[in-house]
Amino acid sequence: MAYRKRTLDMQADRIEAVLARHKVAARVQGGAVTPRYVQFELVTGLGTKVSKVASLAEEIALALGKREARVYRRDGCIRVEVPRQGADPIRLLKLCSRLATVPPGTAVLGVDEAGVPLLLRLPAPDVAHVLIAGTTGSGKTALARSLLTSLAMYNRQAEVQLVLIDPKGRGFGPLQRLPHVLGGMAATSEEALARLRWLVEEMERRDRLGQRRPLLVVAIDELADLIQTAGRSAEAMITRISQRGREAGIHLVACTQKPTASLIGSAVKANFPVRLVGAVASRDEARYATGLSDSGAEKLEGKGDFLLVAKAETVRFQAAWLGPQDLETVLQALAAGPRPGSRWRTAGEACQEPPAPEGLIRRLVKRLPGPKQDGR
Ligand SMILES: Nc1ncnc2c1ncn2[C@@H]1O[C@H](COP(=O)(O)OP(=O)(O)OP(=O)(O)O)[C@@H](O)[C@H]1O
Repeated sequence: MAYRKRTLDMQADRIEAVLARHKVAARVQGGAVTPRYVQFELVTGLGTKVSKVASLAEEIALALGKREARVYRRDGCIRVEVPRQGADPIRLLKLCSRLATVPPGTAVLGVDEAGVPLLLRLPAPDVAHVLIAGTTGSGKTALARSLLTSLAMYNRQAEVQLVLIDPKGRGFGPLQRLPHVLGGMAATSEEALARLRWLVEEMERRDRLGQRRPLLVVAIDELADLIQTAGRSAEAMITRISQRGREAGIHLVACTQKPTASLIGSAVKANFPVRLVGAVASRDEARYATGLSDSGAEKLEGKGDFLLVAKAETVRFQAAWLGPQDLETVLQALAAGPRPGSRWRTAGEACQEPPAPEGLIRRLVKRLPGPKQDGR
């Protein structure tokens, strides 16, 4: 749903009216419409406390007819953020159609708050292994599916192969038909253990031969469950892969509801430099998941609302969504054999983007007009 400037102006007026009623010297100076939220930036008078504005969050939500409003400080100004109505999912295929090139071994995650596509290059030294954490319904499995499918879309089987470990068999089942999947899905604890043993042997073999290709991306749907059911030997093997896998071209992408060291092992936990953290139940869980004391992950909305945490920095993003039909489109295209270029389109869309740079990719997009002009 497009946001009209008139609607944004009206919402800004309502926020200002609440602030004025409580004698808070502040006004809305602008803002942005992100894929899931509308954010209003406040200019405040000297000495205005964030906590004072934050205490009015519920009243602001009520005035805007929203179920909640979030107040926080960023870049030196106070922001009020409310969920957008009718925000559509960010479809993976549509997002991919906006990308001119994607470097090897790079996964498409979604879009950041400015609508900029966010990509993750697994072989980069600062990446290596990725932990996806969040409560039930946060969208972990959906994000992992998009991440893995995007790898299959942009890399040939000679470059990337996928190892799926999903003892409950629910999350990764639909991905089994990707041609990049090696040896079917490990769907029981015994199969998971056998697959991990093979991976450790393969890692040692590659070490001896100095081999790194093809990249092996090992996806585990519920890491804590696997460690609990398959036991300490599973933990020991996952720890070894997390410590030495990158040099051998082996990368872990593991989902877990509770990323506490007691459940997934402190050594395993320490070896995931990148965490993708969705909605969690409490501030404590947010701290376990992100390793940061004040990430705000407990206030995420769920359904693909995520923080990327790397090197103690966070980027909030909306995860790309891969529906069953789009997955079918990908499977058919991959089954049809080598493709002419690496560009993916949904019908009728043209790609006008310049080539994307390496690393975590940011592409400038237009920010939607703010609700109020400066000096109003
Ligand atoms: N990126 C997304 N965009 C839109 N909706 C999403 C997205 N991700 C998840 N959802 C919605 O949230 C639901 C739950 O997602 P998902 O199964 O991935 O959660 P989960 O965190 O893996 O939960 P569980 O731990 O129970 O498996 C999905 O069925 C879908 O309706």
